[in-house]
Amino acid sequence: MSHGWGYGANNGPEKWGEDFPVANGPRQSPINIVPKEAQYDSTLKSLKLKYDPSNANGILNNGHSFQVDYEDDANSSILTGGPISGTYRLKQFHFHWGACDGKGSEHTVNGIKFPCELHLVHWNTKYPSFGEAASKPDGLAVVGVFLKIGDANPSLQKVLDAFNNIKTKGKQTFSRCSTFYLLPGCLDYWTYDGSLTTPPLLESVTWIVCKEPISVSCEQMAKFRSLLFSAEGEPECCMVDNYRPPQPLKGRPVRASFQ
Ligand SMILES: NS(=O)(=O)c1c(F)c(F)c(S(=O)(=O)CCO)c(N[C@H](c2ccccc2)[C@@H](O)c2ccccc2)c1F
Ligand SMILES: [Zn+2]
Repeated sequence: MSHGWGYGANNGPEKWGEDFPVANGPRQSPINIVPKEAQYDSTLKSLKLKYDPSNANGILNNGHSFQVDYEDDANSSILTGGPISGTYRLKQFHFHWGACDGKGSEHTVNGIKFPCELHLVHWNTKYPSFGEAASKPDGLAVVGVFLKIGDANPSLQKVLDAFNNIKTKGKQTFSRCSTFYLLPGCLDYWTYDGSLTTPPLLESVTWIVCKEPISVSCEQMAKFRSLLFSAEGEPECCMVDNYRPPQPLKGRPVRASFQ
């Protein structure tokens, strides 16, 4: 797959194993979450998320999704508590979404797909850098939040307002969006050991998937779908369906922080 991975018919998730054999590994993500089969674990702590909008670096269309990068040279935006020990720093957040409201999320719940899923990527500060942490089994922690069609989400709108400047691959713009308000009110979660859901598919992620979705309006979802996978001057290719389907659980436990 010399032309780089993507989400198309000839470079999509079914082909990633050719360049990234770990795609068929023992702890791949995403997964289908079956709440009835999750084990309530009373020793799981509540999630502690501290996000400082001042260290948001801007929004980038990276040709797969759009990501908001954070300054991670200090403990200003961090994740503690939950299933992890120590302090994990927010590195970036991004989304996955579908061509229509019936699909788009990576994790599913009882086989149900949400129209969109937010991922907040954090790295374990016991390692010297993100790059170091990304290859360790306890190196990364990604908080996943489902988006459900409902009222327009004002916090999300701040990010979407920047989209006209990042329509094509490689475009970047500045935006101070506060991540904190993108979180649901209730931080009950499921957690399991998994991987990145895009190449390099590293099996270094403690997944923390929030049970409660946040809202997104149909008009806001249309804005997500106005982005392009393609660069300026290339034939236009809408950025939609940038999600990997659920992968085999292979015996992994899925724990719940709630009963
Ligand atoms: N669902 S997921 O959380 O697994 C995921 C994605 F699905 C995803 F699309 C991205 S992405 O950066 O938007 C494009 C692919 O790199 C990243 N980005 C990663 C990343 C890059 C820079 C800084 C933080 C996170 C990913 O590109 C990565 C992680 C580890 C090592 C190399 C690359 C990611 F982590
Ligand atoms: Zn993701």
